[in-house]
Amino acid sequence: MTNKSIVFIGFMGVGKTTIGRMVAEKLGREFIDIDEEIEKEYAMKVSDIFEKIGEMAFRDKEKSVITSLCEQKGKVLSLGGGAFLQEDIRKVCLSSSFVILLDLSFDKWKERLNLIIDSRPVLKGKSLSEMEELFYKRQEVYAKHHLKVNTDDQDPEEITDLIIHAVNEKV
Ligand SMILES: Nc1ncnc2c1ncn2[C@@H]1O[C@H](COP(=O)(O)OP(=O)(O)O)[C@@H](O)[C@H]1O
Ligand SMILES: O=C(O)C1=C[C@@H](OP(=O)(O)O)[C@@H](O)[C@H](O)C1
Ligand SMILES: [Mg+2]
Repeated sequence: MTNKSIVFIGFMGVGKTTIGRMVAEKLGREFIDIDEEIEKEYAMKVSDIFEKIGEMAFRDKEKSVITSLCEQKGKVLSLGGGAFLQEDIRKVCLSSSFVILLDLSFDKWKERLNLIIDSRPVLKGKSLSEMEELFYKRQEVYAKHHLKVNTDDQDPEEITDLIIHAVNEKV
């Protein structure tokens, strides 16, 4: 295994923060959740940043934090689900790091909606069919990655073990 950083991408709620933290722990690497970094910088929750400062400022900060962290090696980074909307972020991650897409079917995602609805401002005020549309539209920006892991019907421990096995072989 090389010292490349591992970057988790995928739609909101697929488990990037949960799995990223567990993978980092098992590999003995530092874990950084980009949303948590931004929350620390603003001393505010993501939903408050969206409401009080605006999504544009959040997206700018997302780009600068990710760009500077991608210059370092040997870490595990979990991105927010919207980060890959920015081409610059896609480029910097795909060229510097091993990018893992966590995939989940929309049917399974729906079952998890109650866990995330209050803390994801992008979902606020959307109907289920609008969320479904966003879910499928967003898959386009996740198309380029180095590994895709389907997480339907698997608990975080199983997903973590599978990823550890894969990165030991491929990274
Ligand atoms: N494999 C899984 N099975 C069941 N629940 C999960 C799984 N992975 C994550 N979760 C739960 O789903 C919610 C969203 O997970 P999170 O890691 O915050 O996702 P993301 O960072 O992709 O938005 C959390 O409540 C988490 O405990
Ligand atoms: O998809 C998005 O646009 C967002 C995803 C969130 O992160 P998670 O994917 O970790 O939920 C967070 O960055 C913010 O609420 C915006
Ligand atoms: Mg997250």
